Amino acid sequence: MAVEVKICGIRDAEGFDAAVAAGADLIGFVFFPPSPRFVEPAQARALSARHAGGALRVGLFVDPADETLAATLAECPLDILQLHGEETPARLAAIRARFGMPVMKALGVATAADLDAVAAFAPVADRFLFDAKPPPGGPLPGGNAQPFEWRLLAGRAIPRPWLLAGGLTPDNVAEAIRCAGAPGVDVSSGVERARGVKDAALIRAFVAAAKGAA
Ligand SMILES: O=C(O)c1ccccc1NCC(=O)[C@H](O)[C@H](O)COP(=O)(O)O
Repeated sequence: MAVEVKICGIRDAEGFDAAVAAGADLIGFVFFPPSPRFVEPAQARALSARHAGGALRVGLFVDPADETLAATLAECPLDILQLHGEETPARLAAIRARFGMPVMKALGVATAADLDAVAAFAPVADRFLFDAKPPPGGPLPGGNAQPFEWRLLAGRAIPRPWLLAGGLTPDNVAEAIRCAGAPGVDVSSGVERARGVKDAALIRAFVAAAKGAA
């Protein structure tokens, strides 16, 4: 089966059009104000309207309040909520119940023990995203261009669809997919020419390398 590809942190038409044209399956909009990739919900809605149905729209949040989710969804229809903070399984269950939407839980991975969390989240998460743990004291919980040991995921039975993330680039994504046995990948920094600025050529190269990985 073809590898799923998510391009995260899209903020402008160049990045959005390039991702959809290249065949990205999911587009991530970062609704976390401290991020250089933050996008206003109205802008995300305008971008999505360029290619209706072209890719699944993922809204990325970090420990969001219900009011934030409700206000964002009122402004910008989304297909999946990505939760990239310290949300607990109970919080995921509450968000799913209130908003009736699929939820993707991001888990930081440094050692095999970090994957133990999958069991607790599996009943309430529709998808997982495995990312490197953020640098201590760093400003962002994700999007830090940090890889982790891909082989920690090799041979693991993950009971939900999942994406591998963290420091992926057009040059390393095929190897990462093979090492981890990943059914999908997610990238932000590796397709940027400057922090927060997506590059169409890098997006095309990344999607081609990921989709071509055997
Ligand atoms: O990208 C951000 O700015 C961000 C901010 C806060 C929480 C999560 C964030 N990104 C999450 C993603 O899904 C990234 O695509 C993922 O961490 C991989 O990023 P990168 O290592 O830069 O490719």
